[in-house]
Amino acid sequence: MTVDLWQRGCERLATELPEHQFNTWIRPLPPAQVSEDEADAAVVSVRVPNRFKLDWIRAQYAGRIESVLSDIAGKPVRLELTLAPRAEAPALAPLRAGNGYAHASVPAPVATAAVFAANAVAAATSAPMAASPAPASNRHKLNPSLTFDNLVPGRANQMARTAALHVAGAPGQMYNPLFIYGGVGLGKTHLVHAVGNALLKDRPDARVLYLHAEQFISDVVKNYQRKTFDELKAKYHSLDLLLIDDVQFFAGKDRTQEEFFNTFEALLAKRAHIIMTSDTYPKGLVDIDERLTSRFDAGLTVAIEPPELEMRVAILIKKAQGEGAEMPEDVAFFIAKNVRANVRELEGALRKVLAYSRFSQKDINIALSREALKDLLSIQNRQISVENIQKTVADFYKIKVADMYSKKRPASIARPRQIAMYLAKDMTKKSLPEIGELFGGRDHTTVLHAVRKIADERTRNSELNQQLHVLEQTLKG
Ligand SMILES: Nc1ncnc2c1ncn2[C@@H]1O[C@H](COP(=O)(O)OP(=O)(O)OP(=O)(O)O)[C@@H](O)[C@H]1O
Repeated sequence: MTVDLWQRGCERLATELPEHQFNTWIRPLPPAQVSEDEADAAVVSVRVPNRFKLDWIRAQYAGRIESVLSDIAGKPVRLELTLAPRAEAPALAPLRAGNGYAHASVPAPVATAAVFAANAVAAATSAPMAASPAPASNRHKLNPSLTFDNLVPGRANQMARTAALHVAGAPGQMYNPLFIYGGVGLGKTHLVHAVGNALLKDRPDARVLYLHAEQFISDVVKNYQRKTFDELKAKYHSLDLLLIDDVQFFAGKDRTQEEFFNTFEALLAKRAHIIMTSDTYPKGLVDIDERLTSRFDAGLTVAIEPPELEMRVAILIKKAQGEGAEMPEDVAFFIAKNVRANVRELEGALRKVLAYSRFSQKDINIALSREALKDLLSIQNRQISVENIQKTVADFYKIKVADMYSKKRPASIARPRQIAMYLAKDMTKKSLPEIGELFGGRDHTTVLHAVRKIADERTRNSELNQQLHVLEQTLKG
C-alpha cells in the first residue's frame, strides 16, 4: 500500500467521471493520507475544505471513490472524509478548478438541504453581525413575498438554494461571495430576496440591502456629481448582507467598478456577506475588470438552470394554490410541456389560464387552457420547424446548413448536428424517423443516440446547457 494510491485513484476517476464533475469536486482535494486499520483494510483519509463540499462529495462520490481505490489496491478501502481545520481552508478558496463550475443541475440528496439549514441555524448564533441598529424599516428594499417557502425546489436550483439557505443562516461565513448565475426569469432575484427575508426574520437588527446593479451605478453617479463619496461609503460599507442583482450591468462602467471593488473589499474584510446575481458566470462577464471578476469567483459560484418538466409542474400547482385556485395535475403538465423557457413565462401562462377560467366561469381543464394559451401555442408551432432549428444551430456554431444533411463526421460538424437533432426532438412534434429523414436520411437510432447524448450532457455541462438555452430562446423568438 503506498501513498500514491490516491494519486492513481484520481487518475482513474479523471477518466471515468465527466470532466466537469472531476474538475469541480475531486481535482481540488488535497493529497490523501493512507493507513491501514486492524483488519488490514486500507483507510484513505481526505480533508475537505468546507462542509458544503464534504456533504456533497460524501453523498455523490464516496461510493465511487471507494470502489475505484479498492480495485486499484486489490483489497477493501475505506474512505474517510473529514473537515479540514479552518486554517487549512483558505477563506476565499475558489470552488472552480480547471474549467469546471459548480453546477446546479447535479442532484443532491434530499437530506442535504435540511442538514445545511440546521448547520446554518446553529452557526447563526455565533456569526459576526453589526450590533448597531438596523436601518429604518424597509430601507433594505426587500420584497417580503419572495421567500424560501414559496420557492419551489428542484434539480434546477438545488445547489443555489442550498447554498443560499446556508448563507441565510450563517452570513459572513462560507460561500462568500455567493455568485448566482443563470438565464432570465429563473428565480435568481427570488432567491436573493429569500436570503434577505430569512436573515431578517432570524435577526431583525441585521443590516441588509437588496439592490439592482443599476441602482448602484446611479448611486455612484449621484455621489460623484455631489462629491459625497463618504455618504456612499457609509451606506454600503456598513452592511451585514449586500444582495446585488444583475452585476453584468457594471460592464464598461469603470468608476462604478472601482467603487464596487472598494465596497466589496470593505464588506469581505469585516465578514459581511455579498450575494450577486448575473446572467453569466464570472469569467463570462465582459467589460468588467479582471480583478473584480476573479473576486466574484472566489467564494461559491452556482448556476440556476431552466426548470425541468416536473419542477415546472410543481411550480404551476404551487402558484395556483397561492392564487386560491386548484390546478389539476394533467393541466399543469399540459402547460408545463408547452411553456418551457423560464418561470416568468410559466407564471404568465398560469395567469392567463386563471383569468380565462374566472371570466368564463369554467373549471380549469386542458381544453380551457388550450383556448387561453392559443396565441402562445400558435406562435410556438408557427416558429419552430426542423428547418428553422437546422438553420439557427448552423448559424450559432458557424457551420453550413448543408452540413446538417451531409455525411461529414468531424466533431466540429457532428456535434452541432446532434444538438440540432436534440432540439428538433424536444421542440417539435416530429418523430425520430421523420427527424432522421430531415437530417439527410439518417436512421432513427442515430437520432435517438444524439438526443440521449445531448440530454445527458446538458445536465452535467453548464457551458453546453447555456448554449442550448440561448438556442431555445432564439427559436422561441
Ligand atoms: N423555483 C421557483 N419557485 C417559485 N417561483 C419561482 C421559482 N423560480 C422563479 N420563480 C418566480 O419566477 C419569477 C421570475 O423569477 P426572478 O425574477 O427571480 O428571475 P431572475 O432569474 O431574477 O430573472 P431576471 O434575470 O430576468 O431578473 C418570479 O415571480 C419568481 O417568484
